[in-house]
Formats: sequence, C-alpha cells, structure tokens
Amino acid sequence: QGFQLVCGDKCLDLSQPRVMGILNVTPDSFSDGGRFANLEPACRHADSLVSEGASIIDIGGESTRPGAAEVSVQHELDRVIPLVEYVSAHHDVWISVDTSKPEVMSEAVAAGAHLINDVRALQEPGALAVAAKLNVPVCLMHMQGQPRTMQDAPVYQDIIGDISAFFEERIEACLDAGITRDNLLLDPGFGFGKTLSHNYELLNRQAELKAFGLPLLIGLSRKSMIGNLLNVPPSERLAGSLSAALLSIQQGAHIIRVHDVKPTMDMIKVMQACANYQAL
Ligand SMILES: Cn1cnc2c(O)nc(N)nc21
Repeated sequence: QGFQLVCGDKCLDLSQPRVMGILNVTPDSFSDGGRFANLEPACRHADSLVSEGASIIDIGGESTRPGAAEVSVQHELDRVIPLVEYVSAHHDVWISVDTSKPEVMSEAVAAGAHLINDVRALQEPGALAVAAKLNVPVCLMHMQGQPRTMQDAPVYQDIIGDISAFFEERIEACLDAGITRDNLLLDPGFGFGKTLSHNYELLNRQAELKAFGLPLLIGLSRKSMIGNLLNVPPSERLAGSLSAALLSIQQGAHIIRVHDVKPTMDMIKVMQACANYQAL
C-alpha cells in the first residue's frame, strides 16, 4: 500500500520496508560538569545507526523489558531530550521517542522528535490529549499487562482477535481525542505479555492485522522469542532476528525496529532484488 508518514514538512514513504534503529539511553551516571557519562556513547551510536541506513532512530529512556522498574519523568527527560537534540541537530533522519509519558512526548517533539512510539498505546493519563495537540504520527502498541508483570501468565482467548479488539478500542479513543487516523501506526508488541507460542502464532498470523489499513511497526530484534527458541544470549540472536524480520515483512510489516541496522538493510536489499529481478 502507499502508506506514508507525515510530520510537518517531512514525509516518510512506506511503500518499501523501513528500518528503525534502537537507541536506548542506559541508566545514567552524572559525569563531572553535570553532563551524563552515557550521552557521548549514545551520540556515537546514533551516528552509526544513521550511517548504517536507519530511516528512524527510536530514542528511549525507560526500559520496557519484562520486569523493568518505572522511571521518573525527570529522569526520563534527562536521558532522552539531550539525545533528541543531538540527533535533530546532526542528522536529517526521522526521530521517534519511545515513551508513555505525556511530558516526555511534548518535550521530545519540541526538541525535534517526529513520531511517538508508545508501548502503552496512549493509555497513561494525559497522553491522548498531548498526542492530539502535538499532531505527529503515533505508534499504538499492544501489551497485555505492564512490563513488571506481563510475562507472569499471559493468556489469550484468540491472540489475533484479542489484539484486534485492543486496537479497535485504542483507535476509537484516539479518534475521539482528535487524533487523525492518518497519524496512527499499529504494533502487536512481540514479547509484551506473550508466551513463546503466542509470539510465533502472532508472527504466523500477522498478515491478518493488515485489515486495519494502517502501517505496521514490528519489533522482534534479539527478543526472548528468538533467544528462548535457540537458547542463545542476545549477542547470538542476529540470524534468528533477521529470519523473523523477513517473515514479518512478508506478512506486511512496514517498519522494523532493530538493533542491527546494517544486517537488516542487507536482508531487505535481498528481498527487493528478488521482487525486482527483471531490473537487475
Ligand atoms: C520500545 N520497544 C521495545 N519493543 C518494542 C516493540 O516491539 N515495538 C515498539 N513499537 N516499541 C518497542
């Protein structure tokens, strides 16, 4: 489909798969002079994600992994905003802010972010109103429960039906809040309140989510659905992550959220060569 994301005068064409590079700002330690010790390495990492071909850089200040503790607004702002400012000043790439907090959303957009990536699908108090006011694209991700407890005992009546019902409800809430449908993206949230079997059923049936007629953002990179299957640590999950990403793109994913940008770009090039063999 001819989906595209629009933010001000920026436009991201989604007729071809796009790669979103993950830029997590690790828990900070103040270095002298108040600058975060981890800001420099994060800026270097942003530079490499861009040079490897990422179309979007996803900047997050709160871990959303299973069991993760919550982070205060100020802490999240201190980690995220300097990085949004750096990427905005040095690169033309799209910037997404991975947050559920309305304050972080508005400050990040003011600092140059173009997309809100909310693993809680704008369910936090005030998030809908702020997202409507900011008028930037928003990714609504499905999560069953909260990161601290979501993997305790996930249960679904029918995983695609249950996730679809969640999307219906969140889309309705967004439209009621004044968010326009062309600003919405959907994400089934691999690993967010799903067992290994749930994750692979979701991957197998992902194409059913195309019925919403909205861009799909997918994140599988180095996740436990790869690690628990192969019994390998995160550093040995590249082949599995690329395999899952390829399957996901074949089932309609538009944006793939990954750690390993260059390998994923190479995988997409192979897919495109296969589709466009006459032009080679
Ligand atoms: C922040 N984050 C971690 N995993 C994610 C996923 O699968 N999708 C989105 N949109 N964000 C994610």
